[in-house]
Amino acid sequence: MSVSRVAIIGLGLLGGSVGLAIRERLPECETTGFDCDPLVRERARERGLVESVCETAQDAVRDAELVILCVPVGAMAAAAADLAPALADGAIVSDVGSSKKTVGETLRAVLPQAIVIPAHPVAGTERSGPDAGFASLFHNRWCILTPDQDVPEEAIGRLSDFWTALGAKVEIMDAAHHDLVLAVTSHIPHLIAFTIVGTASDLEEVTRSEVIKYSAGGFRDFTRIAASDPTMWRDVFLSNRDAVLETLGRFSEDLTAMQRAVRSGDGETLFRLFERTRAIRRSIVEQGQDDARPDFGRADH
Ligand SMILES: NC(=O)c1ccc[n+]([C@@H]2O[C@H](COP(=O)([O-])OP(=O)(O)OC[C@H]3O[C@@H](n4cnc5c(N)ncnc54)[C@H](O)[C@@H]3O)[C@@H](O)[C@H]2O)c1
Ligand SMILES: O=C(O)C(=O)C[C@]1(C(=O)O)C=C[C@@H](O)C=C1
Repeated sequence: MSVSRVAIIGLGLLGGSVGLAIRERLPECETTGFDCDPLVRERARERGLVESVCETAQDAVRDAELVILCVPVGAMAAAAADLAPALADGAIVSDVGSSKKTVGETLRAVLPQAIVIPAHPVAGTERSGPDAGFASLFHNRWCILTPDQDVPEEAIGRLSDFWTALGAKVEIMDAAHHDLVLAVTSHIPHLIAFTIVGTASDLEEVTRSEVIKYSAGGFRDFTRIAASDPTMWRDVFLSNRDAVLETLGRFSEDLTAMQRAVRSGDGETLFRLFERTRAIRRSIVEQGQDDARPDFGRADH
């Protein structure tokens, strides 16, 4: 077995899903957990997200071989400082944060003695909290590890085996590259969804039209993404600022080109883009990368 004692800090969507996935796929592995919110701890006990929900982070990590921080990116420093005094020698400290460069720097600064291997399971939903987790969340999803050069291969192998056992496909990547790729595939799409839903809501007030009431199809898909957790996403944009701004610059240029095409009646430019994007969607579906989440993981079920 890759690891036999895992501590999960933060028992919301990601932490709960890790706990439930361990119970289902690594039943011999012992799990402890902690969340700073007492109501979350209570609900985590009721749902059995981990075997033992502790009253302090230090109690949760004392005997753990692997500690996984499942808190918002902006809370990583505080969560790591909280558990630091009780961390066992040789323990691997990892996380599930959506940005990797600043999280890695933070964890290495707060826990200089630990073996830090930042990780990002690219799997989630718009829901959050201790009721949102489910065991199959990571099945057939990528989990990207961004270890520094000096991290022992053996530790990387153990973490990699752990995520593979939970059903994920593991990839190792440079942290800065991860942040650029995820800015394009996850962070900017969320920013666009937050923005268009806000714009539609503002227009509704201005025009007294019924934009939201009659929303269906495309707009409804945007509202799902725009319902994602405000704390989590505020922290993602603050922590991945450079990559987000770089990608946003390129996106703004492309949007301006589309604006020009619409204004000038340039149907060919519009058609060419839509043809290309349809092909991209089809290839994603063919590769089995489309939405494989069970219905109970969705807010609109
Ligand atoms: N939601 C997604 O789709 C998704 C996907 C992949 C990765 N992530 C990343 O996973 C992490 C957790 O996201 P989530 O969706 O599970 O959020 P969540 O809100 O469901 O859970 C986070 C939990 O962390 C707890 N917490 C906050 N600060 C803490 C601290 N200092 N000590 C202990 N507990 C603390 C909160 O009380 C909360 O219960 C984030 O870093 C996010 O970027 C999220
Ligand atoms: O599917 C969703 O609802 C998600 O937002 C999941 C999603 C994504 O953008 O793909 C969101 C943030 C993550 O860090 C990883 C996955």
